[in-house]
Amino acid sequence: MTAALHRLLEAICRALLRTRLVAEPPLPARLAFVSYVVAIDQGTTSSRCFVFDSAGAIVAFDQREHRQIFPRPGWVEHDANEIWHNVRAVVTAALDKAGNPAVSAVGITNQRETTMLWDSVTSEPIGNAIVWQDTRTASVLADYGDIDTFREATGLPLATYFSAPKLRWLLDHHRHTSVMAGTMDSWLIYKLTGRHATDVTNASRTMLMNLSTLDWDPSLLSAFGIDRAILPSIVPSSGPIAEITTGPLRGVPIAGVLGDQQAALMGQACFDVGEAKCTYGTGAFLLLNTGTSPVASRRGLVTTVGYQLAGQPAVYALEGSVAVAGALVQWLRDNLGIISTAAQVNELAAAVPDNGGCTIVPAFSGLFAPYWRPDARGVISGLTGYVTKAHLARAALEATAHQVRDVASVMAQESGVAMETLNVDGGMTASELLLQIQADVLGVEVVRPTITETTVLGAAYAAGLATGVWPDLPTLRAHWKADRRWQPSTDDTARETAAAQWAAAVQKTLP
Ligand SMILES: Nc1ncnc2c1ncn2[C@@H]1O[C@H](COP(=O)(O)OP(=O)(O)O)[C@@H](O)[C@H]1O
Ligand SMILES: O=P(O)(O)OC[C@H](O)CO
Repeated sequence: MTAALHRLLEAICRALLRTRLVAEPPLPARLAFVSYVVAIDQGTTSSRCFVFDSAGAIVAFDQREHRQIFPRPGWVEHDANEIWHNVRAVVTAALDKAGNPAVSAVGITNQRETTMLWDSVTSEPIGNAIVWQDTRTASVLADYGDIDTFREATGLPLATYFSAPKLRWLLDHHRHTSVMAGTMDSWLIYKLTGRHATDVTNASRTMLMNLSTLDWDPSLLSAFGIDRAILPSIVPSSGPIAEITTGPLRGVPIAGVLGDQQAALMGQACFDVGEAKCTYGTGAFLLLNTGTSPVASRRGLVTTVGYQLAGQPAVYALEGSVAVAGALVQWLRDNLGIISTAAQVNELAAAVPDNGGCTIVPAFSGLFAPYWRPDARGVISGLTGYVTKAHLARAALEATAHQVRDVASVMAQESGVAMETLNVDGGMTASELLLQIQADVLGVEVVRPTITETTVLGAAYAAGLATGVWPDLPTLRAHWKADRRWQPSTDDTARETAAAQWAAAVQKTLP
């Protein structure tokens, strides 16, 4: 069936439904003749829209960066209206590039924890969104308890990273009636459909949801002084959520929503217990599927919801969260000006055989897992007159690899599973030099799949599973194909020397 015929059939069906000439059939039947899925990825640095076909292949995409707003040291904000306009623009552009096919379902994935308020009457943001990297709440954390106060209920250490302290800060600084609160998924769902909803993976990052009940927890709401009425309802990651009421996707259901790191877990087809992936974007995030029971961490990892298919139990994950990965490459570009594009970091780093004795620990947001030290500040150590910008570029790539090693070794200890292969994805995996360094630092094989856009792929999978585009998880697993593998090229002695140099530099970040 041609795309034009798809569009015609869909238009007729929608017209009939709108005029109530036919009763509304269940979702899969209504959409059975359509086979394209749109996924929107609202990331930390940019918003993207991808159109996928039913083989899970990319048909078209579009992307727009938004401003990173740094009003003070440690503060990071986004303009939610700028993001909304970008999302509308990339959706229109991606659909145009794809030839405006009939779309069966929409999936949304997003930067997690970033928290905002908006006015329920005007639908306008109230102030800027506070981004996950923002550390402005560091000085008030102790008012709520110690690092483990909410760990049993939420799986999370008390840290500036998660939404609850950010939400409290917003409510204290923007006195307003008719407030709605949410993360980026909720904002987009609300703007696209008028429904106030979030999925269970995003809710699991707020520090307000109980990991066992999968609902807002009265004792957590009371601890942070949050009124449940301003929060969205929590829905499964894959299942019908609401129909879009505006723009070129009008009439299409949003049927998949996940936080971006959980979406990547799905996009990498990590559906079985013990399967893991690491996504390298602004930050880096290693997630291990632990099955239908949450596994508590005693050494600084985060317990989180991996995904939930409608009508099924939630699948949990252990996560090692690294705040700064590609963000350090952006810092070399935007703040130091030693490169003019992110990709240039690789040419520069490849010009030298090693880091010349210099180490960068980019504790821009303090240190996340496994340290959880909001008071840590970044260091460049080992500087001598010998060090050039090429050594700095190499040290920047090594910083990501060492931070991932730190969380991977804790994960191996806690899960009892020795890592044999690391599945990687995300924008920064365009750097093949990084992936070789990662294999060397970890001493294990690194594997990159053919589709590195696993975040949007996972959101598309969630939406397509809910609408009958794909019947089950094994069908999705069959789409996964390896693109390239990197083997360790250094010996244990070199690895241990590099790890010791890194550990010494990490100590210097702590006051
Ligand atoms: N060729 C490259 N080499 C190294 N880093 C890169 C390269 N291309 C992009 N990056 C980094 O990857 C990040 C973008 O990845 P992406 O997955 O789009 O991030 P996000 O989802 O966090 O917005 C940026 O921080 C950028 O600096
Ligand atoms: O936007 P990304 O890909 O850097 O992901 C950010 C994470 O969701 C933060 O938890």
